[in-house]
Amino acid sequence: MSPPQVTGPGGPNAVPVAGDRRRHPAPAHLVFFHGPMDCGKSTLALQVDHNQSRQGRHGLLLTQGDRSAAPQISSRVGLVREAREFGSDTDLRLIVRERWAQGHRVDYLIVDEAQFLTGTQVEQLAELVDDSHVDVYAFGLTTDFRTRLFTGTQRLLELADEVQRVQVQVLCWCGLPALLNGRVVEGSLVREGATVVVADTAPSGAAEDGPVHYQVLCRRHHARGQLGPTPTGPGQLALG
Ligand SMILES: Nc1ncnc2c1ncn2[C@@H]1O[C@H](COP(=O)(O)OP(=O)(O)O)[C@@H](O)[C@H]1O
Ligand SMILES: Cc1cn([C@H]2C[C@H](O)[C@@H](COP(=O)(O)O)O2)c(=O)[nH]c1=O
Repeated sequence: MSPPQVTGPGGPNAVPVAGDRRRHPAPAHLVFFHGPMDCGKSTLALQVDHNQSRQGRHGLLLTQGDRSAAPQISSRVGLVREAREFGSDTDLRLIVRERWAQGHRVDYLIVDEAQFLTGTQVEQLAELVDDSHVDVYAFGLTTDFRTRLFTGTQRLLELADEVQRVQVQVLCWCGLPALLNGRVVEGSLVREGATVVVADTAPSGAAEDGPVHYQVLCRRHHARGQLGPTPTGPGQLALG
């Protein structure tokens, strides 16, 4: 079955019939910002949205699995914006089509937690850029707790017009830049488990938070499983 088309006339993003503009519209872009946890990706996502909407452009905010467990993009700086939640089987082109059907423009998409996208969804985003002139700004983790690229991240690195590592450095407990995410379960770094486990970088201590959190680490301390003098436990790699 061929995928639903979002191209062609009729959508509010259709390029006006005006001389050569139909054949040579200003190109839209797929831009991917990536980094470890806590480096400011969600903050940047909301800043980009703010700056785009200030220009009178119409955006849609999309996310899945925000730490807040609510349909929103939330930054640790305190900014929060409502967002549309989607799942791994959502066709992102249909979300845009729905907005069109309601008579709204969609000039750009902000996609947070983009590491969780499927490869197909990244291809759908690329199609929205190329065929429907929707700018896409995606924000996501570079690597998972095993130091491997997430599926969505890999496809974005392959397809994006522009890729930027987020410039804000997060630091390992030793003071070196922390580019890797460690998953900590009951005080120890683990290397086995499901790829997706939504949790924060800091254990709040609340019982309902469960025993999992993440800690950003430099390469050496991730490899050694050393969590440093944190109040989170013995700082050992869990064996077996
Ligand atoms: N109280 C604070 N004052 C200033 N900056 C803060 C504060 N709390 C968090 N931040 C900044 O917010 C960043 C985390 O932003 P966030 O958008 O939540 O990250 P990400 O989405 O990458 O996990 C931290 O690296 C830090 O720079
Ligand atoms: C490393 C890693 C992270 N996650 C989850 C944990 C958080 O809920 C999000 C990342 O949030 P942030 O906005 O970048 O702080 O991803 C995961 O599911 N699996 C992992 O390996």
